[in-house]
Amino acid sequence: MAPELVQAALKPAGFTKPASLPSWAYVSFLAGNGDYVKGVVGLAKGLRKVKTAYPLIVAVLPDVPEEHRRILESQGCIVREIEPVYPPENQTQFAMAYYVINYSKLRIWEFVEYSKMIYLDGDIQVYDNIDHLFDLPDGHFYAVMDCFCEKTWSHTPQYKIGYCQQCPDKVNWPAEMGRPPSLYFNAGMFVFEPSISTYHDLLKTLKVTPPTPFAEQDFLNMYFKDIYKPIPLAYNLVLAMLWRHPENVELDKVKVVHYCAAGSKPWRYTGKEENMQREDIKMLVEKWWGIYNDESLDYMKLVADGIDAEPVNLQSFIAALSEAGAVQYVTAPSAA
Ligand SMILES: O=c1ccn([C@@H]2O[C@H](COP(=O)(O)OP(=O)(O)O)[C@@H](O)[C@H]2O)c(=O)[nH]1
Ligand SMILES: OC[C@H]1O[C@H](O[C@@H]2[C@@H](O)[C@H](O)[C@@H](O)[C@H](O)[C@@H]2O)[C@H](O)[C@@H](O)[C@H]1O
Ligand SMILES: [Mn+2]
Repeated sequence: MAPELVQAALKPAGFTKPASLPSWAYVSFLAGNGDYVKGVVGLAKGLRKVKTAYPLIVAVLPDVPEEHRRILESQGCIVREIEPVYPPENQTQFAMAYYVINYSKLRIWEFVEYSKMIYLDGDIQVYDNIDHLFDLPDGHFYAVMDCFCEKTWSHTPQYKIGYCQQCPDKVNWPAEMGRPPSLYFNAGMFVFEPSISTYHDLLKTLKVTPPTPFAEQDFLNMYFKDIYKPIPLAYNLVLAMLWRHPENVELDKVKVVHYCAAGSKPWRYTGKEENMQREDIKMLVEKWWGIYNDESLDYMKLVADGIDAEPVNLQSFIAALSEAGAVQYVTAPSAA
């Protein structure tokens, strides 16, 4: 790549923005060497399309291959390796066997160089700018309420009596069953404040907490119960809401879509599973692919064209440049 392009590359948004930008960032999580990396690439491009002012950090487990890390860096992500977190030995049947690895999400509380972060699963896409969520008052845990109506909840008392927090008046919670469940959030998207003391307390508490079917989602709901504040469904549309509670969904107002329903991961979509032939599902999967395949949103292309792209970690960007066969960048001695 011509030197002037490298110079252009050195001035991506992350380096031209005023130092006054608060230390906020988006963070996602990637495990394994499978196809979830496509989800995180899609997320990075979606955040760029909505012109977020903040970087996307990706917490990767050691089993994420170098090639996938380079792909993420070439999309402007800041890749940070984390160690896995496992729950105490248990006989629990997780709702999905792979959920056991999701406890590793807890490592993001250690990212204290950021005062506030928005966590997004790799199977989430952001279709409207949500940077304003960083302005929510400190001291709370913000997330969207989940739904208890899918079979994945068949182990719970609320499922057995047909109770869901999305329609609390439909089936009254019987007095003999004690108090109804506390408000419960989906852990695919949340606004939180990294903190070393919280991080250590989370890990300490986990050691003495018997695992449950929804793994770290159950654990986070228990841990943050007293400071949890629901935010509107527009910020994390759990797809099952479309057929379980359509009366609660205004699709044209949805800003964030969470492709968590069985068969809805866009990069694996076959349309064969239940509900996957719905017109709204097909539209949302197509919308996801439109961003994933949009080359104008590719970070390296934007930089090569000298276009102001989202903030980036210089070192990882230079690594990506050299990977791409660009000129060998020699670190200039610091001016200081
Ligand atoms: O093989 C996997 C499984 C999960 N994940 C990460 O863990 C998150 C939670 O898993 P998933 O979204 O599949 O759970 P769901 O929201 O569908 O219950 C994913 O979004 C990814 O960020 C991953 O990277 N690789
Ligand atoms: O490890 C537990 C996971 O639990 C949650 O997914 C579930 C939950 O949303 C259920 O309500 C749905 O029925 C189900 O389809 C969906 O997979 C989070 O999205 C994910 O990030 C992760 O925490
Ligand atoms: Mn998910």
